[in-house]
Amino acid sequence: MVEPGAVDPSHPRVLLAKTRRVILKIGSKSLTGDAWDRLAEDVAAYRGGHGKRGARSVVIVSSGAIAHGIQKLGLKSRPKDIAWLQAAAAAGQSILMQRYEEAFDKVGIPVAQVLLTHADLADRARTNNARGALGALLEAGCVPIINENDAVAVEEIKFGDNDQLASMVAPLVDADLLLLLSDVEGLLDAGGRRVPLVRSIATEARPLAGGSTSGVGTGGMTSKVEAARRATLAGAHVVIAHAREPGILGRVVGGEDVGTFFPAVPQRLSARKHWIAYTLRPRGAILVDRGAAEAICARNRSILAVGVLGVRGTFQPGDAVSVVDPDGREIARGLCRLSPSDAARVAGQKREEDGEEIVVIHRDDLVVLPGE
Ligand SMILES: Nc1ncnc2c1ncn2[C@@H]1O[C@H](COP(=O)(O)OP(=O)(O)O)[C@@H](O)[C@H]1O
Ligand SMILES: N[C@@H](CCC(=O)OP(=O)(O)O)C(=O)O
Repeated sequence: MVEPGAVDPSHPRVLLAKTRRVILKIGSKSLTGDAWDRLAEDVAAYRGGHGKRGARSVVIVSSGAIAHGIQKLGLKSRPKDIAWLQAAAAAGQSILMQRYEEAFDKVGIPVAQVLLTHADLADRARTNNARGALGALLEAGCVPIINENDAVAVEEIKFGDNDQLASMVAPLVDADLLLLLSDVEGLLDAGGRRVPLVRSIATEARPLAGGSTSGVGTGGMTSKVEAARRATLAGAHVVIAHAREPGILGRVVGGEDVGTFFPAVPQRLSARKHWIAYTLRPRGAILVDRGAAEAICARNRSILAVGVLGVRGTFQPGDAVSVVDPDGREIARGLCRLSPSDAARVAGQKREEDGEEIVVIHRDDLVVLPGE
């Protein structure tokens, strides 16, 4: 029998005590009043004496630029026009940073602003630059404050929302915990009760999650659950919790039963494979026969032209594509070596004229998607 409020040593939440690198994502609706001070105190308590060159570090992914910009520019409601949304984001971002500067200054922790677009993370060289910069900031004892660079991001290069951005940053900084702070105490079931633990995202979380209702937040619970799926595959535990819970970070890593806990998968994807499957957007599709589908899923093989039935979309050699089985299910994603016309030309062909097998997607560039 475990005392109320005590940590059950057999519960998977004990895993959280080992976390060393945390991403704290905070939503627009929660960044009001003394939210910044409470975040700064939580981060300072978590890092303790371990901040500078130490064992524990924190990255913040912060929303709220547009909401603050709307107020600052005296707009009556959230603009529909993209240029006005960008203007609001630019005006609000500097307010956000001012609040972070003031709050973290009080606890003696330096902060640094990092603004990213999806196009930055879709390019391997730029991703590596971002990784280097974030690594240097953490080594210097800083807390990087990341937001989407909304002032230049148009629909095609948007992350979706900051829950997704946070899940793409997780493998970049090798985070072992993503804490999604919102205005709800976690994932709620149909009766409004908090779900404490999710082992299967497909069966236990997705059916419960809905969109955002307020007009201030962006993706709702659907987006947080999708972010949890991506981050857990990168080896990070995920907790969704209420931003107003006092001392939330310390309580989560202390194993307390707060929020909704999604344990990391035991076999994480490498950062590069995670990037191929969950940061890049598929530009087209390679349709494969049953033999090729089985070879990829069960035997970790490359996709050879002999198993290709057809090609869809317009893409360049090296772009990400979906791999689709004869039932129309997306079973994998990978980097296609050929252009669509070359892939279509060699489809079904056993070998090149010189006798070589024709690799369409090499297994090093191929990620089988979990069957959910
Ligand atoms: N099953 C659910 N459990 C909890 N919240 C849910 C659920 N389905 C939809 N939501 C909505 O998701 C919202 C949180 O997401 P969002 O509005 O995007 O917030 P944030 O700005 O914090 O990212 C909640 O306020 C709630 O209205
Ligand atoms: N980048 C936007 C936030 C986008 C977003 O995802 O918002 P939210 O759903 O409140 O986390 C901003 O700073 O206003």
